[in-house]
Amino acid sequence: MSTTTTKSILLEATAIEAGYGASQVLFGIDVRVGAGEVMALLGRNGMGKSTLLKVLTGTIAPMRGGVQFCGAAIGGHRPDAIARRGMAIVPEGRHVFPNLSVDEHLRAFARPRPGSAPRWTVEALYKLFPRLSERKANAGNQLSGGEQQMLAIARALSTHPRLLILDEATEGLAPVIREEIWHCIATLKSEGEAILVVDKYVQRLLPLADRHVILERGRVVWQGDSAALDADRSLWTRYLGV
Ligand SMILES: Nc1ncnc2c1ncn2[C@@H]1O[C@H](COP(=O)(O)OP(=O)(O)OP(=O)(O)O)[C@@H](O)[C@H]1O
Repeated sequence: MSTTTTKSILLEATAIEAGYGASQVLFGIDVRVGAGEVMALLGRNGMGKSTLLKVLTGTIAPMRGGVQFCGAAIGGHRPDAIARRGMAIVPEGRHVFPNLSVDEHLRAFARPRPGSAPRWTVEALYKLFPRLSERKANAGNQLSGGEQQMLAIARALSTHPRLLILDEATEGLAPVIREEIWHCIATLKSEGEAILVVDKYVQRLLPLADRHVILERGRVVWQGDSAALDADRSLWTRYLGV
């Protein structure tokens, strides 16, 4: 079900205004992600998606507006404090360590979620990404782009996030590798993980996301479920350049 009730809201950003110095990029953004929900953030290049993610994850502080995560106000908090509360972002560009092996990546950052048995053990992560288990001993700089992306996602999962954010996770990957990432997202969804995904492959997001939010010049111009987005192709041409 796509509707979120007050009780199940995991992340809620309200009336967010943000930008860089004097240049304002976001103008009153309201978004929410419910527990177990996959939310897609869409929009053409430069419309403010990454800036919104920076606000949510604490990389930049909002000029105005608030962010609530798991019931606590986190707007303007530092990225490490927000990460400790259970928000994990896989940023655009992967960011794996060149000299750490795959196995070391997955063990070094692992953190259980307080009060529950660890779901994403190293073994479970290798099951999710069999390619990584074949590359256990390889260093980050010996991996292909797709393998680095998988490792970045697996490393984020090893921290047992309450919300996983994927920023352009399929960017620049070969179609077959993209499919592996989609498959991974589908598995995570079926396991009840909450995910906020930014990606330009709208067609592929339709079966995966419960809800879609479209940004245009720093404002939310449309939001709805996959059936509504699928049915109105004028949104695709007007706002997504598809
Ligand atoms: N560090 C920065 N300093 C100044 N302006 C920035 C900075 N980063 C982004 N911008 C500007 O903010 C606006 C929104 O960019 P943002 O990266 O949030 O868009 P986006 O929707 O994520 O697009 P893309 O897919 O290209 O990353 C753009 O006009 C961009 O030029």
